[in-house]
Amino acid sequence: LPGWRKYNLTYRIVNYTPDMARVDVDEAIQNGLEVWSGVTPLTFTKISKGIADIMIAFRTRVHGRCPRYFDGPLGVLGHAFPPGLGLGGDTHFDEDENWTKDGAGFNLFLVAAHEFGHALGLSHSNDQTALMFPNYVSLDPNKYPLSQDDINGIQSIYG
Ligand SMILES: CC(C)C[C@H](C(=O)NO)C(=O)N[C@@H](CC(N)=O)C(=O)NCc1cccc(N)c1
Ligand SMILES: [Ca+2]
Ligand SMILES: [Zn+2]
Repeated sequence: LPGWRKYNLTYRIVNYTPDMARVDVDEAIQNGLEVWSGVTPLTFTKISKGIADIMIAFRTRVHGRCPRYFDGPLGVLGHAFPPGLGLGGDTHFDEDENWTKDGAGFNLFLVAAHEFGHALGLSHSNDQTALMFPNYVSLDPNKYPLSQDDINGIQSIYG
């Protein structure tokens, strides 16, 4: 099954990037999740210790027991694992990027919203307007990021 078998999910921000104020990271992550909860029955609850469904961390290169590695500045910006136990749902951001709350560097909210699409079961889309399109096109972070393709995709899993 491609999605989570429960609608009430927990998340934990395990560490914070020094690029941004903590409150701005919290806000970017919360908004990135709310993009998806706004079009599904999913809810997201933040916990500050223990194991959450979606463990969020900023990492570089080879990190922990993660089977995927980061590549330094640019290139890969993040990765997230599809729904499941353990690593499932976990979302990592490449700390070698310049994370921002505005248009400079890479906008954390936009990348997070994309990665959470994967954490909820979506794969990449070939629709150039889709948030799940493979490449980060510098979308306006104030513009609603979901395309109809994204909404159709997520609602086919959690409709
Ligand atoms: C093969 C994957 C591990 C690539 C990785 C990705 O898709 N993560 O979800 C990634 O960071 N892709 C870059 C593009 C690339 N350099 O391959 C990206 O910008 N993904 C995040 C993103 C953010 C916002 C919008 C979109 N469309 C994509
Ligand atoms: Ca990188
Ligand atoms: Zn992706």
